[in-house]
Amino acid sequence: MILDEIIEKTKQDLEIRKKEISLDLLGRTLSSNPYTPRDVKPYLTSTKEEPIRIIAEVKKASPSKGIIKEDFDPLVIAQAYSNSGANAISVLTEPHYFKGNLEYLTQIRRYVPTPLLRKDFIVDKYQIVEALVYGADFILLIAKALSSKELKELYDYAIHLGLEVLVEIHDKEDLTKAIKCGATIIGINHRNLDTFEMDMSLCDKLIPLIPNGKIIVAESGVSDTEVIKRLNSIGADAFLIGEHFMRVPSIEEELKKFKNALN
Ligand SMILES: O=C(O)c1ccccc1NCC(=O)[C@H](O)[C@H](O)COP(=O)(O)O
Repeated sequence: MILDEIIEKTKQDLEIRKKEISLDLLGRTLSSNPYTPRDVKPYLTSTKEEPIRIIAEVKKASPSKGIIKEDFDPLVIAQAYSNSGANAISVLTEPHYFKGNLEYLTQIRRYVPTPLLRKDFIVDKYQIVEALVYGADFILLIAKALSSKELKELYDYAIHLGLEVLVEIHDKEDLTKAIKCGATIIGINHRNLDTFEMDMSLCDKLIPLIPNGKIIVAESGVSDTEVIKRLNSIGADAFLIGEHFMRVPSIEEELKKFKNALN
């Protein structure tokens, strides 16, 4: 089970980082933290004027595909996203399976004005403080990776620190957990995190069950305007897209095309 494997490795890494800097010490650095998290909800909410919202992902590798982008420069990619109208940027920080790095967040935050998501396998408050220290505006919590109690605790902690949370779901059970914890931004991930199989009809099944007023993000496997149009018409506000942008000849052209899918 790849999800269990990633979580296990994440926990091992965390023990090492906590020995270097304790949660208390890390928390104390927050008083001099230069980054104030921005409210991402207006960026991700579909409106009449700007119906399609894009969270564009900085993604070098993945467990399902291995290395996706050889000539990978996170800052250059983030600048291209920002210049072409991305509403938020997802920065993968998991180092082993996605070849991500927490430092990418700071690097990008310094030069790029677009709000940033720390995309990782968050199982501990320590990672939430890290997200803040390194410059994220919101974090991902994966319902499938957490018990209801853990999800609620981590969700409340992030909100308490001023970070928004994208709660990722894969089925009805996850949705129940997301609603219970009070999630306002719900991501439906088409990719099964264990088998890597894509179910592009997952939004059709889950969106009707989501209470009104939530921001809905369609995640993974999105690579054409027809899918974007269809999912937007059934209620998706935003689209989290990684691999496709990493493989196209021009990020700028492709992102603008997606943003204008309804024109
Ligand atoms: O991308 C993977 O292979 C993967 C495998 C196991 C757990 C998570 C995985 N991806 C994380 C993501 O959710 C995606 O990076 C994100 O939704 C963008 O997806 P895509 O546009 O398909 O790159």
